[in-house]
Amino acid sequence: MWNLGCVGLLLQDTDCNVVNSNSNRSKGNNHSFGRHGATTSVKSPSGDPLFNIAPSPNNKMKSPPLVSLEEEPCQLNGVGEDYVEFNYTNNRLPSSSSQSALTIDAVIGKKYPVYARDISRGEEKVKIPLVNEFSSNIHPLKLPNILYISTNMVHKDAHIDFSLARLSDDNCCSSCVGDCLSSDLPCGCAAETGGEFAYTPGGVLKGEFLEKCVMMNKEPQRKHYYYCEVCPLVNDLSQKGKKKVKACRGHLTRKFIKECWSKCGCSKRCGNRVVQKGIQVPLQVFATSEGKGWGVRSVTALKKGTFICEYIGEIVTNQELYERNKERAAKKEEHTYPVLLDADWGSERILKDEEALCLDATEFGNVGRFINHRCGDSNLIEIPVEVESPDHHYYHVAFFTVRDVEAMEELTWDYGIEFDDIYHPIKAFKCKCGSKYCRNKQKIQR
Ligand SMILES: C[S@@+](CC[C@H](N)C(=O)[O-])C[C@H]1O[C@@H](n2cnc3c(N)ncnc32)[C@H](O)[C@@H]1O
Repeated sequence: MWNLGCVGLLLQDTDCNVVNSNSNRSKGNNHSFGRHGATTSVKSPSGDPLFNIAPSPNNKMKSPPLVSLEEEPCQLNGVGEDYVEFNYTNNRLPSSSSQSALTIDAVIGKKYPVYARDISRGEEKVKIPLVNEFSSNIHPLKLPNILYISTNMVHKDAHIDFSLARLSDDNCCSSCVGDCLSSDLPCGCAAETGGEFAYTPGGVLKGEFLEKCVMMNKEPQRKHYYYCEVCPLVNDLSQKGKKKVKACRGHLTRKFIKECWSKCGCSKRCGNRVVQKGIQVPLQVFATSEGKGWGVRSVTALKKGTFICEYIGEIVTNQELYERNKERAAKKEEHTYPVLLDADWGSERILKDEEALCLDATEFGNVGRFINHRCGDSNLIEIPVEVESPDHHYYHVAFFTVRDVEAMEELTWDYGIEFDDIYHPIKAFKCKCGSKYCRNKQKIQR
């Protein structure tokens, strides 16, 4: 798998092999994008997982329909043009075989095909439409078949050691009141970001903090890497004991944001709570014109440092992901959606390889799973955010803009893939990012 940075997004490829970019844990047959991510299993004080996805008897989960006919028609915020809605049959999105009916050719003028009014089914505060401006003959696209979730959910075997009791006074600001950002001295929650809050009162990331995060991604120094003894990203763990152990190539340790939370005394409206408030910008999932599949854009212009969304998925163990990948490889699935949650690195304790966690958004996920890759100059960065847990075993993978973004511009992040990495057991996808920094330039045949 390719590992996406400190907060990792793992996308499996069709061969189901693990591709390690510049840092990561991977197992056998996964593809992960990005550098590193961390996941936690969220547990109630009794120790039971708070969010648990019960597997069906054959351990495979069925995805319910994306849209419900009871919903009000959604507005395409800000587009201001006519649009066409298509009839759904049996309360489901039309299958890809009937997709030919859903083409821009079928409508007159500037009408706008809307495949789904709100793919989040009301899970998000904003509606997220799914649109396709292109003829399906030119850009045939399978309709996504996922259950939209807005919170990470724990698969049965994933263990997240998370409880209120683990939050000591040092890990929250119980004596604060109101808005921590307006107090004279930053509270303890700012310690993670060097004693200064990461956010401005306007709710965006401070420029200096953002620049540091970008620089760490672009030009990581040696001191930013952690090297593990038996690296699951370069070793097939199922072969442990049988094969020679390959050396870890290093895992990028990242800057974290620590947000105030329920055990803090401040208000729910405190300015140090941004990611936990959820998506605020009017996002659309749209058909890309370059053949990258679906992508994500905002209908309005965005300021630098704006929170976009989290990468949400099922929290699964590395072992579970390995098993799933084997099945997906057999089915030759085109796009895959796992992100490595690098629970190990920088954590309080050393985890067993089997306990390492990933976010798999293949069947359960949010809009973050539709964000495409761009080499070098993407307009988003993924930053790990601590909310409920004091260690870095579990954290949220949050996307922020690294510059001002125009309305309807595609939102992208750099998965951290090294396309020419001959040591990777799998071939990555052919990159169509169009960036002048594209690391896959030589290999593209358009
Ligand atoms: C996390 S998904 C992104 C959403 C995906 N486009 C879809 O339609 O669901 C990652 C997959 O999107 C495609 N993709 C993402 N970025 C790409 C790029 N720059 N060039 C070509 N394909 C890309 C690849 O198939 C990759 O496996």
